[in-house]
Amino acid sequence: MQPVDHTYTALNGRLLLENSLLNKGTAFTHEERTELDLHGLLPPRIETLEEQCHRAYKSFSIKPTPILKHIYLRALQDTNETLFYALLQRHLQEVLPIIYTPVVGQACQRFSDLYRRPRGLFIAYPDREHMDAMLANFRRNVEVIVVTDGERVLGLGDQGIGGMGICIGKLSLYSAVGGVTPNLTLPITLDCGTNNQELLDDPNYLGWRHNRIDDDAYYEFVDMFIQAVKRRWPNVLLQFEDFAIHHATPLLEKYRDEICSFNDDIQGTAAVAAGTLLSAAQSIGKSITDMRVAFLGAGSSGCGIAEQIIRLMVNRGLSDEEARSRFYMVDRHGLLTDNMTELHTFQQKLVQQSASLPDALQNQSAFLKDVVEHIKPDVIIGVSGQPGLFTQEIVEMMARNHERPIIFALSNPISQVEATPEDIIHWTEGRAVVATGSPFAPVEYNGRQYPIAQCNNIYIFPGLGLSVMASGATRISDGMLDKAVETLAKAAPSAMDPNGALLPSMENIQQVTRDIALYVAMQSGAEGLSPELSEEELKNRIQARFWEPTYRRMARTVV
Ligand SMILES: NC(=O)c1ccc[n+]([C@@H]2O[C@H](COP(=O)([O-])OP(=O)(O)OC[C@H]3O[C@@H](n4cnc5c(N)ncnc54)[C@H](O)[C@@H]3O)[C@@H](O)[C@H]2O)c1
Ligand SMILES: O=C(O)C[C@H](O)C(=O)O
Ligand SMILES: [Mn+2]
Repeated sequence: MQPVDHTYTALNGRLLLENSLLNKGTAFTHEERTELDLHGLLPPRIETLEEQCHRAYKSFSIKPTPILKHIYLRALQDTNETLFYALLQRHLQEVLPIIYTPVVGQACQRFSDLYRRPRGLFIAYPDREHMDAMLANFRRNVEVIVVTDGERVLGLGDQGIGGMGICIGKLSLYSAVGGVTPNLTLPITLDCGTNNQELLDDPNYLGWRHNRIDDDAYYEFVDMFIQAVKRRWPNVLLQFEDFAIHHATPLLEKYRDEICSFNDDIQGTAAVAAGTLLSAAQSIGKSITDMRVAFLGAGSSGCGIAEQIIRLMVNRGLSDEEARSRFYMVDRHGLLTDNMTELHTFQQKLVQQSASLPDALQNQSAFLKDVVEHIKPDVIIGVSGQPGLFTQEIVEMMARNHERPIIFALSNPISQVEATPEDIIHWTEGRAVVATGSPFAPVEYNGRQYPIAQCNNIYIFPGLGLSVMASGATRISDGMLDKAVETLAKAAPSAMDPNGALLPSMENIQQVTRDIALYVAMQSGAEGLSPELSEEELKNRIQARFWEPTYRRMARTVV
């Protein structure tokens, strides 16, 4: 009988050291080195994981710039995943902005220059006839896929195959925060070409050098991909990431009832933003059903967030119509009204009836400043991807209208934020309730420190993943997302203390993720989307499924 707490491998020698999922580097013991033909291939000193972490942390710390730190961590991930995740766990707060937002943005922009080793799958349009074979080239078991076509990467526009950086970053968090075993994750880039001329002109660009394909070809290509995924991994959880406005919602609607899938920018963002708003409402002592909400940017995220908050308002007693009347969506051409003809279908549900608007907002395009002046929204949410649009004038007006204005500047990365927290706090004399999408240091104002909540979908997607792993859910329903919202708001320090933070600290994010996984799984059970299991049973499953970066004794497979 083989001991069950061992990892068995048919690999030995150099091939074993080159497998990042199995490699332990200097932590291979003397016995393992003998059994697996490793003697001489490693320095003689045998280290513990803890010692390796210390050494790796030191190398990380002396890298002079964030992008060099990112490159170091990605190389570590490609060499020894256990060590990479052990390091992340020990220094999460410090390392998160390096492997994820904001630094991952630069990594996407420079993807081809930085490319070293293969990871995930690149599925290029010209290879579409070989879809099944390409998927078969990857590992047999996959439980979570993050897929992008790279057309709208953060607020940085079309990055072609550079979008792969985001998929890798998100999946690292599925493992570090959501306990999803790294060898069950798969980042995928659908290379549909790029319209980014700089990339097309760049001799180093590693993607398909071609303009983006037209919509007929595009939808056919994506469908070939989805059908192939269903054939190979019918129970996988598929996350759509950073698709552009014209494709994100149509793809979500087409596939959410066909495969267990969700769109992170629409639904993940909606859940975290709605949870943060509930938390802000707790802080200022006002019900969300009494609030008016204005958006800057009526795209995938903006409309997704609005629909989620509307559902919350309806769950709390407003009619759908009443709830919708409280939303003011301002896009590039102004406030969305029923007079506008060229709107996306998902925007049409969020228009204001122009006849019921104040005179000042009629017969002209109204912009955010006009909406803030004449509607006096309690909340402004920026998801435009454009920097600086929450001007001093607008923010000061918010502060005149409300004792505690709620201002969420959610565009990523830092270069695209609508206003910095520093400015918002100063312009509102410290009264604004602030959240941003990217991480910002606490702001000091009048001798007080103001911590800034990072309202980022990282609070949601790892929990959805863990939930599906533990429950076996077959779909991600609105009800499941509502549970994620409520669970997040309950976990916020502001639920206990009005002066508490709007979101749990990143140090507690693993626990929040487990809670979200639990309540989402109970909801999927109640909706018949997974077996109905007791709370106890689900907790046990979450515990059992939660992958921890530790080394197990490695031995050779006995054939
Ligand atoms: N914090 C988070 O977790 C999170 C999640 C998702 C997206 N985001 C950020 O939100 C931004 C938008 O993402 P998206 O998926 O909604 O993109 P999108 O392209 O679907 O939507 C952006 C919208 O902003 C509009 N816009 C552009 N310039 C404008 C202007 N000057 N005034 C008003 N509207 C303008 C566009 O017309 C578009 O409708 C990105 O920067 C992204 O990084 C943050
Ligand atoms: O990637 C992030 O940090 C959040 C979000 O998915 C985005 O597109 O900005
Ligand atoms: Mn995204």
